[in-house]
Amino acid sequence: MIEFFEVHKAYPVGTEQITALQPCNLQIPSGQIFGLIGHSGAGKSTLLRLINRLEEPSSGRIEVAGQDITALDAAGLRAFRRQVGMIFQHFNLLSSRTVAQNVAMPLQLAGELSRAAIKDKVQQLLLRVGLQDHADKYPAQLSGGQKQRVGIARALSTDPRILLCDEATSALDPQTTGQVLQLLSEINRELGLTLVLITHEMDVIRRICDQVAVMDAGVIVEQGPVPQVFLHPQHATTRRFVQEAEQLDENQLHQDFAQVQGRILRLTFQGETTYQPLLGRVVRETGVDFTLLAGRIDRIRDLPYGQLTVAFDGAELDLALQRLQAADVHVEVLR
Ligand SMILES: Nc1ncnc2c1ncn2[C@@H]1O[C@H](COP(=O)(O)OP(=O)(O)OP(=O)(O)O)[C@@H](O)[C@H]1O
Repeated sequence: MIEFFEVHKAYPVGTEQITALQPCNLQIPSGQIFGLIGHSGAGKSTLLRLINRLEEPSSGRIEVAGQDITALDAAGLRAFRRQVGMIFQHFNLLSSRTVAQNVAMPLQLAGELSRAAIKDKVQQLLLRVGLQDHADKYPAQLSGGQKQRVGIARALSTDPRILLCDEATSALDPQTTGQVLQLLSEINRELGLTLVLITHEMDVIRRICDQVAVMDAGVIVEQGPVPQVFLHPQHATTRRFVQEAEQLDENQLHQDFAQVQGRILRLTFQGETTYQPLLGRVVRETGVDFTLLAGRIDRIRDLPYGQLTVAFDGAELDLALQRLQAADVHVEVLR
């Protein structure tokens, strides 16, 4: 568990203090993928870099696995940082070193393993990230996705318990993003690592995170399990991120509302109900008519979901809503 207790961070700029993180309490459970989303300047990087003390808090306490990391001396901090790997948007590889040499570097710095043991370990790490055939290439000879795989192998070299991912897929195209997210998801599952990742795309959160915190101007404005936050966003900032991800044009949708009669509903199906013919059954049994205004069926990590905006019309409207709710469909009345 990573825990923040009233952690506050301000940067001195000239004679002023710029607050990047308002006093913040946060719990990140072990073994989860925890996403931090927010617009530029919201304070995401600051929060992430406080976890391995690349930034020092101005006040407050941070505990990792029950240990107060804000109280560590230099030797304690060095030992702690080996438990925390980090990957970066622009990969931060050394261009003059080969793939294998980049991955070996943290192990050489730690000075605990023999040359032969380091070579073995680097081979295993390259196999894990699918780069076993690229060990002797230089970063300039690799694609963006391959460079990030080197970054991931290097971050895993000290067997960390936590992996911090700072916009790890922001420089990659959509297909490569998918492959890197898949790799991070496998690492989380197979090695049991806690991942904390920063993104400004709700789609990244939807695909791999268990929990999400939404940041705005140094404040966590909404937080919770991804299905809850993604399907029922409460804060205006969260709603904007979700609309972007769903490519929903709210203004267009409201113009569409004016064209239809009856009650307008947002129906949310989760898990098994996504694949059941519930809507058809309820419409048949109650005789209501419906018009489909918007909809999407997709997955939140492994959880299938469907969200439909529909207009229902007819005498048995209330009965239809009751039947849907009884079948575990979340019904939100929009008009
Ligand atoms: N070293 C610094 N000195 C002064 N101000 C800083 C420093 N680092 C960050 N800030 C300020 O703190 C605030 C939060 O910055 P931070 O980088 O944490 O946001 P972010 O959400 O990660 O943004 P981005 O997505 O653009 O990286 C911003 O107003 C930023 O200008």
